Amino acid sequence: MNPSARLSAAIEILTVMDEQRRPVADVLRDWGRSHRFAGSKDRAAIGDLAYDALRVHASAAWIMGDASPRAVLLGALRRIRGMTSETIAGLLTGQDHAPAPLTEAELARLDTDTLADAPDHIRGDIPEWLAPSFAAVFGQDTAAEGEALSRRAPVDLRTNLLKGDRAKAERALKHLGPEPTPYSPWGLRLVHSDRAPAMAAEPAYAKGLVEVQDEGSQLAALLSGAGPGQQVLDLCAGGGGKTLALAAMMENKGQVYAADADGRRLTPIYDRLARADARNIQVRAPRGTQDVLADLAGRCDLVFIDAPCTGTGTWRRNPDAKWRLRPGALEQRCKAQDEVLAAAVRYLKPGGRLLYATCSVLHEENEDRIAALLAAHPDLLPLDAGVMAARAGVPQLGNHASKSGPGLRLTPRTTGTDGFYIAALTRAAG
Ligand SMILES: C[S@@+](CC[C@H](N)C(=O)[O-])C[C@H]1O[C@@H](n2cnc3c(N)ncnc32)[C@H](O)[C@@H]1O
Repeated sequence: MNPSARLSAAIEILTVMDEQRRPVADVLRDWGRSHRFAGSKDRAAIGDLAYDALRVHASAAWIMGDASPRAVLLGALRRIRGMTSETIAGLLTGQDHAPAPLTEAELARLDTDTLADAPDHIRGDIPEWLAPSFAAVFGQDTAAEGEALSRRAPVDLRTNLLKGDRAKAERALKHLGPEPTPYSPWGLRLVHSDRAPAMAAEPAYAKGLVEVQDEGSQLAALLSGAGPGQQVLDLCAGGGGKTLALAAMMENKGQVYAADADGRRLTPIYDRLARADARNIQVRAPRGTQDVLADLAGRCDLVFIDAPCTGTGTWRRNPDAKWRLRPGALEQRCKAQDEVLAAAVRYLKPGGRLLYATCSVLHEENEDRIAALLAAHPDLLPLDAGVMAARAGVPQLGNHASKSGPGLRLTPRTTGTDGFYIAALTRAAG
């Protein structure tokens, strides 16, 4: 397929998505199945176009004065890919499966390309209902923060120290041009201009020397202060991304208990821990009504909570999610966060640490939840963000301390990571 035909296919996919209100990934999969002539490169390129359109849906529609799939895609070519109106016009020939030629009005809109009068949520491609929440966190930087969340993310890798150091991983992946990440001592970043490399095919990945993990996730583990010999409960372990980082920090000494309310989410963990050579992880999957964590009450040095959240910090990787998110989901997540925090306290030993992390940037899911927990538990004390960062060997992260409570906030704009909130609390020694 030529670039023009790919553009037509992307317009078709966004049209189906709008009409059927389905996630883009589902529509792309079905499109691939019903267009067998399209090769993997075609499908990947069409997917990139559709995702780019979703990244900047609101601002692209604004500059085009039209929110139709065609208009949004044209606006995205301008805004994300920096194409001139001339280049875009060259794609829209109206022949051989190419979209119909640009109208005079479209041409004029592409040439003007202005967001000068647009409100912050349009300039930042933030859903309108979330604009007040973003403004509460970011104030005059709201549009810039939203814009950074709309751009493509690099691929970040975490070196698994159980298998080798970062220099070894860097050598093994030299052909991909890895750069050390700015904060995480284990991180390597692959800045890809086109398609992300297929990591599963890399021997360094297959042998467990590296894991794919955003630097923000790595920092959540690093800031927990996990160390050799500790008893650590990873209460929302899911697929085990943070569990593996914690096990490596502990040099396979002590114990990590990996739990999750949804046993199915834990399934990938078994293969991953074998590949990583992590030997101090016990998976505690739910078993009906049985309390599988009862023996850990009052015993843990660290309870790590990678809480369920709206994922507003991961919009770079999942641009469809931001437009699908509904106010009810935010309320549900806040409730789930309160529940998991309340449950976590029981496992802390006196002097133990609770680490709370979300990949959301909103106060509602972060500072507000910690404030509610502290109000209910006078025996919990917040750890100063600067102290937390300095103790973890990343004092520069202290600059990102929250201005509205304990903890710190990472964002693509300020730290080049996914958006994260990370806070630590200590249980009084008793
Ligand atoms: C952000 S995900 C975890 C991701 C995982 N830690 C990782 O690094 O790959 C949040 C997880 O919390 C789990 N969860 C939700 N409510 C919970 C609860 N009350 N107790 C324990 N786990 C819960 C969800 O099933 C989900 O797997």
